[in-house]
Amino acid sequence: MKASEVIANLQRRFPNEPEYIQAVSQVLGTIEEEYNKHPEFEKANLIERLCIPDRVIEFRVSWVDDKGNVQTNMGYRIQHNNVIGPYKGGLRYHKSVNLSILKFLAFEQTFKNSLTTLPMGGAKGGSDFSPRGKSNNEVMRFCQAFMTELYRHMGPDEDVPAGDIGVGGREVGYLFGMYKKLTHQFQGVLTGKGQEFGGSRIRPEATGYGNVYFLCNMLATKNIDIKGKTVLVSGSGNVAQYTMEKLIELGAKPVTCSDSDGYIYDPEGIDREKLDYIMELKNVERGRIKEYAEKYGVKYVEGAKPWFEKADIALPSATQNEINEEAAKALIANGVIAVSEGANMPSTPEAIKVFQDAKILYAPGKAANAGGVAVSGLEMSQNSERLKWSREEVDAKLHDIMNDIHANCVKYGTEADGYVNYVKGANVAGFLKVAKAMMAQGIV
Ligand SMILES: NC(=O)C1=CN([C@@H]2O[C@H](COP(=O)(O)OP(=O)(O)OC[C@H]3O[C@@H](n4cnc5c(N)ncnc54)[C@H](OP(=O)(O)O)[C@@H]3O)[C@@H](O)[C@H]2O)C=CC1
Ligand SMILES: O=C(O)CCC(=O)C(=O)O
Repeated sequence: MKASEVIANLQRRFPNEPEYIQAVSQVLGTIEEEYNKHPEFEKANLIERLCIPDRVIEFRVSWVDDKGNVQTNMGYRIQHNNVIGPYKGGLRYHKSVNLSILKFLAFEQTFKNSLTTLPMGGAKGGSDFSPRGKSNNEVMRFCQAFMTELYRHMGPDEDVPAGDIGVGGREVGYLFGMYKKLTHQFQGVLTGKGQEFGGSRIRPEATGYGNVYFLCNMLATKNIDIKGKTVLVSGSGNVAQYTMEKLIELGAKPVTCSDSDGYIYDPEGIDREKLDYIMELKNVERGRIKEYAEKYGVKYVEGAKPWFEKADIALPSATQNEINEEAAKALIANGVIAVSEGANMPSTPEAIKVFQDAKILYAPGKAANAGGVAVSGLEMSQNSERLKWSREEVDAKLHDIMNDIHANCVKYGTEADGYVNYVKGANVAGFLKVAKAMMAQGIV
């Protein structure tokens, strides 16, 4: 396999899908050497079958808003690969959603889910519907309309969606209610469900907690303690909130968080009380992060990202391509020692190069944020055995999984000079398991 040829070919076939091509390029560039050690992969044209999704489902979603107007959005589900388990991955509701973004996310999910050690294939879906500014009833009607098509493609052994940007506990609840109404089945077909109806303990916390556990593993390789470190966090949604919660618990100091309008900088640190305020503001009142700056009298920067502030660590937890080359250079110039990605693909290829050239600790999302889907996998297990595990039990398993992922990254990513290339480690480890399963299952 020549990575550049495969990428050029995909670019020709899918010319309007830059994020998908970006994600594929990142992976192929790092697995090429390992792939070429296996001539049987090439003979089976494994790479093309791995890059192109098994199935792309696209549909119209029509719903009625509070004024009685009929609205139309697009709905999608990308079932990327199910060789190691049922399709699994979140749903994103955001105005920017398109095929390219969902295809990149589904591709990444396949490798991420492989890394978790659990039996889950990769998928992603969503809609260009934006919950922002919508009433609860509008969100409910949209979720119900979305499910009237999606339910045909789901099942506990077929495809198990969950949340992502714009889809949290509220949306998963409405989606689950409609699935049950349509099928008459109470099944573990969605994860991130409410605690009262099959949700796993720690699932809401898992992505943020898991990222901090992964970060601690990286810091431990350099004998660095997280306690007392200042941290730049972006986003203020699910991942950012529980990232900050774990940072505070471990004695670190988050000093920023953001939303799509701007960021706040609190030099005293976001403490437990202030985080409770953010959770109420974002999860209940659905307000803007600017209100934090007004309440606590700190700096708010409109239309900007937090990467130019000084800190020890950066945990991007909002969206793709939120750290570009210029921001990465600023982070390095300001002395950042570690970047661990809570979001999916938040760093551009140029930014990643800056981090790796500077030899800082840098973890890609597919390794660092895998805790969320890992606990989703544990939710599936609990649903299958009709049991509910304790908080301590789930957290211990999450810890073990993040340790395993870290160990695999070190195993496959350590370079001759001892630097751990976590991108290569994650990609090779994730790839090998999927590739072996594909080979065993024949050309299908
Ligand atoms: N939820 C999970 O379990 C997992 C999530 N992830 C990834 O983590 C990231 C955050 O997801 P999650 O916290 O669940 O989502 P939420 O919807 O809960 O929060 C997203 C946050 O990011 C901000 N944001 C979204 N889009 C943009 C944008 N284009 N520019 C700037 N800010 C933006 C939002 O601001 P605003 O409110 O203004 O839109 C919000 O603060 C995503 O990349 C997601 O794919 C990865 C693994 C698992
Ligand atoms: O929990 C899940 O199934 C999906 C989580 C997710 O979307 C992700 O890991 O990006």
